Amino acid sequence: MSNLRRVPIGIVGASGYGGVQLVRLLMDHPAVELVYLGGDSSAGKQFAELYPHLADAVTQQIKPVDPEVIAQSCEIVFLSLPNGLACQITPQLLEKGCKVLDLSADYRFKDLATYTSWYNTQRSDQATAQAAVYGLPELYRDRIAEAQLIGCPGCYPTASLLALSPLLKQGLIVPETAIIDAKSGTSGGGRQAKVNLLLAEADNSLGAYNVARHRHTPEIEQICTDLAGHEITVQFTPHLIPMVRGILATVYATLRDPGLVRDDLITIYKAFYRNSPWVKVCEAGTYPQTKWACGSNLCYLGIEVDQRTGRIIVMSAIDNLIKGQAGQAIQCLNVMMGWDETLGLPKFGFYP
Ligand SMILES: NC(=O)C1=CN([C@@H]2O[C@H](COP(=O)(O)OP(=O)(O)OC[C@H]3O[C@@H](n4cnc5c(N)ncnc54)[C@H](OP(=O)(O)O)[C@@H]3O)[C@@H](O)[C@H]2O)C=CC1
Ligand SMILES: CC(=O)N[C@@H](CCC(=O)OP(=O)(O)O)C(=O)O
Repeated sequence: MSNLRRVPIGIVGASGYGGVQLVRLLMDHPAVELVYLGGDSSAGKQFAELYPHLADAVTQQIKPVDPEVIAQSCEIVFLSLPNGLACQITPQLLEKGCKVLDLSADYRFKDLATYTSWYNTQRSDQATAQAAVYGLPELYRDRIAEAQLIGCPGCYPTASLLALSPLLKQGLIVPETAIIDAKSGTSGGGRQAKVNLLLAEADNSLGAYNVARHRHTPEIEQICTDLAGHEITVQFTPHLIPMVRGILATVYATLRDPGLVRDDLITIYKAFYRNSPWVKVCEAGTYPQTKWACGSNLCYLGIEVDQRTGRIIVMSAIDNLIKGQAGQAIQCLNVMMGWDETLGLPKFGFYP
């Protein structure tokens, strides 16, 4: 690995939560070199002014965003920006020959009409959106390997889809019975100040939000539909939980075959993910906790069957900032470049 040429990469939105995770992980990645960090209100500041604990490793200044300048020095560009901004610079970056990995929702949807109705923005770059590949390597590894543009999944869709995929792909559930009950830590809302994410608001409290209208619903449905081969709708309810990092998605669905027991399903899940180093299927009776995943790129899946109701219950735990965001984007980079899928990514969580 030490003989690998270091590929020059840039991160736009380096000052945000996704950006700093990308910096932290990529500064130790053996095959890349960080050559450009970009931002908006932070432009002109030293990156280390914002994140002093990384000062020994990162000496760059954050620059204003200019696709011409970025393309002159970078072969790969990560975009970690609020929704609606990546689509303004991606076509230019692609034209200049860069590969682009977008962490926002801009390139997750094949059908721009779905994006514009859920994200309240007008766009006309349908051709670019069509060419993008959904960045969930466990499902689309081959397409990612060939892509120039990746639309990395949202954090809730990552946890939810990894739980649902084996069931939908193999027709094991009645699809319309699927219910996703998910909880996220506050870092899911990004670094910008928001009242509901203040400690005094979020602490000692647990509540649902955007019920029956969260924008991750159509994203989850798009991929479920692709897996099942026919239109799927799901019920998705997100909750904000008083912790900083992590998502636990608990998925319920009615099994088509009431004779299936927990051990059968664990065997099916293990076979489905046998070539996926970042998914860990728990042994019978073990249910995942977000603290296992925090700091790591792993998704832990726990599986149970309630013989009484005929439902499968799948619990999926990830770190929203790693497997749910920056780590997954790096996993996609590794696949795109033909590198080992685990390169530069953390295996173990940091708690306890
Ligand atoms: N947080 C999470 O768990 C997840 C987030 N995502 C998605 O990833 C993306 C980034 O999220 P996150 O890191 O949380 O967001 P943050 O709010 O933490 O960071 C946003 C970044 O975008 C930069 N930025 C904002 N406006 C502009 C602009 N006009 N031009 C250039 N840069 C700009 C900010 O720069 P500056 O500070 O200099 O103003 C900052 O670096 C979002 O689309 C989010 O939805 C995806 C999965 C999980
Ligand atoms: C706790 C919290 O606020 N979470 C965010 C999810 C962040 C994310 O992954 O969303 P996108 O990448 O699709 O923007 C939310 O519910 O909007």
